[in-house]
Amino acid sequence: MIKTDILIIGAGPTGLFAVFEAGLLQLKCHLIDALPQPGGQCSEIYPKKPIYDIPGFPEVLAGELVDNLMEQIKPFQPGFTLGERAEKIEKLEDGSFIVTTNKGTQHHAPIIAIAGGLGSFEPRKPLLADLSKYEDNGVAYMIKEPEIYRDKKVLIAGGGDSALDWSIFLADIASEVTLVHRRNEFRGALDSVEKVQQLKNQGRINLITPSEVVGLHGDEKLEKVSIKRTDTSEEIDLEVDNFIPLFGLSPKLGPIADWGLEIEKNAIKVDNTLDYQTNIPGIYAIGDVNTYPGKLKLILCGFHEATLMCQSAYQRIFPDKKYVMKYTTVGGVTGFDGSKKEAPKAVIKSID
Ligand SMILES: Cc1cc2nc3c(=O)[nH]c(=O)nc-3n(C[C@H](O)[C@H](O)[C@H](O)COP(=O)(O)OP(=O)(O)OC[C@H]3O[C@@H](n4cnc5c(N)ncnc54)[C@H](O)[C@@H]3O)c2cc1C
Repeated sequence: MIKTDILIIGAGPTGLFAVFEAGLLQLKCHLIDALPQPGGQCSEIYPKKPIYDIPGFPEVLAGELVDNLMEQIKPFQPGFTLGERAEKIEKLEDGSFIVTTNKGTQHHAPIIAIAGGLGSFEPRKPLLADLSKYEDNGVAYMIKEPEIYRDKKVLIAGGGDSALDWSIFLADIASEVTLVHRRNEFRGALDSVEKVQQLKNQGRINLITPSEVVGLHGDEKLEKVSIKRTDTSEEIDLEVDNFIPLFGLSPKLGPIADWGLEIEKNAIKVDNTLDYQTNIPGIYAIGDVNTYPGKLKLILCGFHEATLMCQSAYQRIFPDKKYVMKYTTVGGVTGFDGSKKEAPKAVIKSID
């Protein structure tokens, strides 16, 4: 069981910045994210797009902003459960919560901060009979640990950046990489399309277009796929160890929608006059996932909400301590492992 002060569901920019604000108050955080990497929409949808409305940054690439946030929170040593979706919540008698992921990892905390953005990104799956039989037995929808494909025969399907970039990457470690796309044209960056073409010419990527995977075969695990040309309907079988359809991810509020929270237009209603708490005391919702009158879905607004949420969480955890936060400075903090770190901290004027 992972124990923490604030359990943050969603490691997008809002969830990451909440770690910083909580750290200033010496509260420990652990983040859960369904995606294999932190950064939410910034990492998953538009890492190379410049952002112009982050105070103090005339221009910053979304991916760089995430890198900077990760650097900023490093001294506070947050824990991460990545590639797992927060699925169930249970409220204990003392008012604390246990959150269990789809992989069964349990987390215990007095405060839950839902920073789930547009929701957990669910992979778009191909419509193939027996697909679920091979999930985790050769079929995967995202690449979490590329090393497991070393010396394997890998088939990637898709026409976007993920399919192109992973084909290029795996060409270096897999024994065979096949890229199948239903059209001859790709939607990804020109640079990546050209690189795939080069690797095809060198015999390092087997490019099959316009085609799609129409059948999966194998007793216990995936052994072979059937591929059909979309123009001539001609079919071939190909021996593979792994099939990775990369057809994009669609966001869904998902299991959080069943946690008894007040939902309005696919977002969680919060009290913005106070602290972004939901209708369940101890559960906050911050960033794109929440709604209140005048809500704006911007990174800047998520940062503000995270800040006020942490102040309120501190009061819930330490109801007898009264304080006024003044500004940040640099000082030593004790890491979760007990080590002393140089880190920013809040100058707090205690009034108790
Ligand atoms: C193309 C594009 C351009 C944009 N440009 C700008 C811009 O220039 N400036 C700006 O301010 N904003 C911009 N935005 C909006 C900005 O990206 C969002 O406001 C911001 O990402 C919200 O951050 P967040 O952390 O609240 O949510 P997200 O970034 O959506 O992150 C939420 C995370 O929660 C995870 N999650 C959700 N549910 C679960 C669950 N049950 N279990 C585990 N994990 C879960 C998701 O996997 C995700 O990683 C843009 C958005 C897009 C799509």
